Amino acid sequence: MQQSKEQRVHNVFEKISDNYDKMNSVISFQQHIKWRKDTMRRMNVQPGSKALDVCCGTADWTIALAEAVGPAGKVTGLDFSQNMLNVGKEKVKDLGLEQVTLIHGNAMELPFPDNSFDYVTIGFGLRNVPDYLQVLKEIYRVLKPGGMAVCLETSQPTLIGYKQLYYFYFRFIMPLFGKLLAKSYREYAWLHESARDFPGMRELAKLFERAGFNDVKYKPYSGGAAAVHIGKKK
Ligand SMILES: C[S@@+](CC[C@H](N)C(=O)[O-])C[C@H]1O[C@@H](n2cnc3c(N)ncnc32)[C@H](O)[C@@H]1O
Repeated sequence: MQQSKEQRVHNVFEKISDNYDKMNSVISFQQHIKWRKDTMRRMNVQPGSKALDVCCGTADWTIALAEAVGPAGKVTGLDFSQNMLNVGKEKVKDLGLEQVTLIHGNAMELPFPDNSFDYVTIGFGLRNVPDYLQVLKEIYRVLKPGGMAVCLETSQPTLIGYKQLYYFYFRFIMPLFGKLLAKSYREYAWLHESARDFPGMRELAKLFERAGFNDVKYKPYSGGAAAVHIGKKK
C-alpha cells in the first residue's frame, strides 16, 4: 500500500534526526546559517513577546527566537517527530533556556487557541506538509492581530543555467551526500522531491494572501535556492 505524504515525511525525520544538524550544513554549503541570520534581522523580534516555531525539528530557530524574546518572553516549538524534538530538547536544556517549551503536534491542526502569538515561524517545514494552504491558515488563526508569520523555505531559482545546476545538484548529488554521510539515500531523495514540487516565490506569496495575510513580502537567498516570506495579520 502507498504511504501518505504525512507518513513518509514522518518516517524520514524520525530516521535522520541524529544527523540532521550536520547534514543541513553539508547540503546547503553552510548557506542556511546566513539565511537564518538575515531572516531574524528582518523580523526584529521584540523582547518579552510570544512566538511559535512550527515544524521546529531540532529547535535551531526556536533557540534563536528564545534568545531574541529573552527570559520575559515565551517560545513554543512544535513538531510531529519525537526523535527530532529529542535532539532539540537536549540543546535547549544545555543552554538553560527556560522560556522554551517543545511539544509534539501536527502543523495541520495547531493545538492553540486563536490569536495566541506575536510571531509564528516555519523553517524548511512547509514543503513537507500535505496541504500548504491549510497550514498557512492555521498559522494565521493562531497569530494575534498585528502579528507576523515568517516562512523560510527552499524555493525555485529562475536564472537559466543556475536553475539547471540547482536541480542537478538536488536530484543527483545531495542524495549521494545523504547516502555517504548519513546512510540515508532514500530520505535525502525525499528532499529533492519536496523541493521540486514546492511553489516558487510569487505563488507562495499568493498562498499567503489566500490564507488571509496582508502586506506579504519575500526575499530570495542564494539566487532563489531559498526564500523568506513574511506576512502580517491585520
Ligand atoms: C527540514 S525539517 C526543519 C526543522 C527546523 N525547522 C529547521 O529549520 O531546521 C522539517 C521538520 O518538519 C517536521 N514536520 C513535517 N511535517 C509536519 C507536520 N505535519 N506537523 C509537524 N511537524 C512536521 C518534521 O518532523 C521535521 O522536523
